[in-house]
Amino acid sequence: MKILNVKQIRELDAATIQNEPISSLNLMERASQAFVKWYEGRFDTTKSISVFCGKGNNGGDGLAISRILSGKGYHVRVFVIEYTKDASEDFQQNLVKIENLIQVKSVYEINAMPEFVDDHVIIDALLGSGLSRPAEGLLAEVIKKINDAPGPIISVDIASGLYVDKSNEKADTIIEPDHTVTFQLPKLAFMMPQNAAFTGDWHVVDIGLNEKYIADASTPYHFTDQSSGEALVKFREKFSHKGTFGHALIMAGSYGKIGAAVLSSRACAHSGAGLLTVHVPECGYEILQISLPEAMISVDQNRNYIASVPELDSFSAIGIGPGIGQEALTVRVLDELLSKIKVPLIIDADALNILSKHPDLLEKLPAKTIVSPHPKEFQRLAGESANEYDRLELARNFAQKHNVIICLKGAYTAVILSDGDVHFNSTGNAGMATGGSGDVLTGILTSLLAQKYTPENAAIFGVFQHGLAGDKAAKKKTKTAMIASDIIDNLGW
Ligand SMILES: NC(=O)C1=CN([C@@H]2O[C@H](COP(=O)(O)OP(=O)(O)OC[C@H]3O[C@@H](n4cnc5c(N)ncnc54)[C@H](O)[C@@H]3O)[C@@H](O)[C@H]2O)[C@@H](O)CC1
Ligand SMILES: Nc1ncnc2c1ncn2[C@@H]1O[C@H](COP(=O)(O)OP(=O)(O)O)[C@@H](O)[C@H]1O
Ligand SMILES: [K+]
Repeated sequence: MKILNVKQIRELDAATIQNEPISSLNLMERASQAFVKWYEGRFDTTKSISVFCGKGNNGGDGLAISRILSGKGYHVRVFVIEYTKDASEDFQQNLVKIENLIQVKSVYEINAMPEFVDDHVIIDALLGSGLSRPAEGLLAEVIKKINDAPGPIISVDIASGLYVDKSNEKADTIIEPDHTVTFQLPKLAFMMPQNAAFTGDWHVVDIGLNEKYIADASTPYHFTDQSSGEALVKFREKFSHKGTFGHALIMAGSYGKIGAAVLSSRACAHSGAGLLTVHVPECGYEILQISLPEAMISVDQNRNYIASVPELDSFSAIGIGPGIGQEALTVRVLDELLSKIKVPLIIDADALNILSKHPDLLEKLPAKTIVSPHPKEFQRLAGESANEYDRLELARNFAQKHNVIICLKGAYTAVILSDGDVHFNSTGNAGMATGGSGDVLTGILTSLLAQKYTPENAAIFGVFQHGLAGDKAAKKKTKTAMIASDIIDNLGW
């Protein structure tokens, strides 16, 4: 699924109006119907509704939604916030359509706002994708008042005051909805942790916008939803054998952190690799052998941390990093590995921290190496950013400059390809914010690389499956009780 910028969204609306063809008023009606269909599935007519409308097309949606909901037996109060004399054409037409049906109250100053005594539902249709500057004056006062109300808030298309595709300032006044019901495509703003309070749970409703325009639109931003994630799976052929699925090598663990080696290795084995060898310091030998009899163990000559690179000839992909520490000899191992490696590579955790401290090693990264930092590791690697939009730009530049693939982990993990394209992941949950979840991802990615998934597909699909397994784990155990091993136990496709 593509994520488009504001200019493209406007062009998409225009392309739909021109090519279908459909009048913009009827398109607004269709969008409002789609909103109402979503609404009916959530709230019955026992809850009263207050709809707050601006005077652009988002406000026009608000008026049409009010009319349709009222026709379906909901008790609806409608308020138009008079922050300007100008109103869009479709807003004016919808005002005419509603006037004989429901009383519309004009709000010229904040004292004319209703008191919210009970927890009825608030629909926010003040400003949509047309936001061109921060909300101020009466609009800002109204937004603050709505945010203080007890009932649930549902934003039409996007929370009023939130930019679709660029960062707001911290001081901006923005609606804090419980739900956002957005039209046709997810918005870049929804992917940013800094906007968590301004999106709530968001839902995309289909309003039949022009498919050709979407297919042709050029954008670096994509969203890996269920169908685009599942489309990447490589099915196992009937006559395949373990040689078909590659031989993965995982280099992980140090004294006290052998668990990281166990988790990444188990995840690798459970993600389809034909064969798996785990290279661990001597102290990890028995632990690994017992916890994962399916793996072969390559034992380092050093007792407590990895100090040598094993013979690499037989491996089809390598993952390094979980729990390896940053001893001087381990730094040398990473250096030597980067010089010798001829197969796809994934670098995580301590191996990333080593890269941060030895930036000269960055120059040695083979093309299309996958790196999987969490935000802190990325900051160590690439430096600070003023906000998350800048961080994403920094990551896109970093991926292009070093010709690597970055999995920038977190909610909506951003998989950034070496051409700068970004694929936000749809799966996963806050239950995965628990020690070892990242090690599990390293194992999955190593496994997929060994099975000859392209590095791009390995990263997008691996992150998707990791989150999906996390979602299944959370369902069975709850987000609180689940641990990283539960993610492994729910792998499988
Ligand atoms: N045919 C279409 O174009 C469709 C548009 N739709 C709705 O239209 C919305 C976009 O509508 P508009 O482009 O009219 O824009 P908005 O309704 O978001 O904004 C209205 C106007 O307010 C002005 N404005 C921007 N920021 C302001 C601020 N901080 N204070 C005061 N005024 C401000 C702008 O000049 C803009 O024209 C979408 O979010 C969606 O809800 C939907 O009805 C689907 C179809
Ligand atoms: N709130 C969240 N929503 C979705 N996924 C999350 C969330 N928090 C963490 N995760 C996922 O869990 C993993 C945590 O990785 P990482 O921070 O490296 O943990 P660790 O170092 O403990 O293994 C990442 O894949 C990340 O995307
Ligand atoms: K809105």
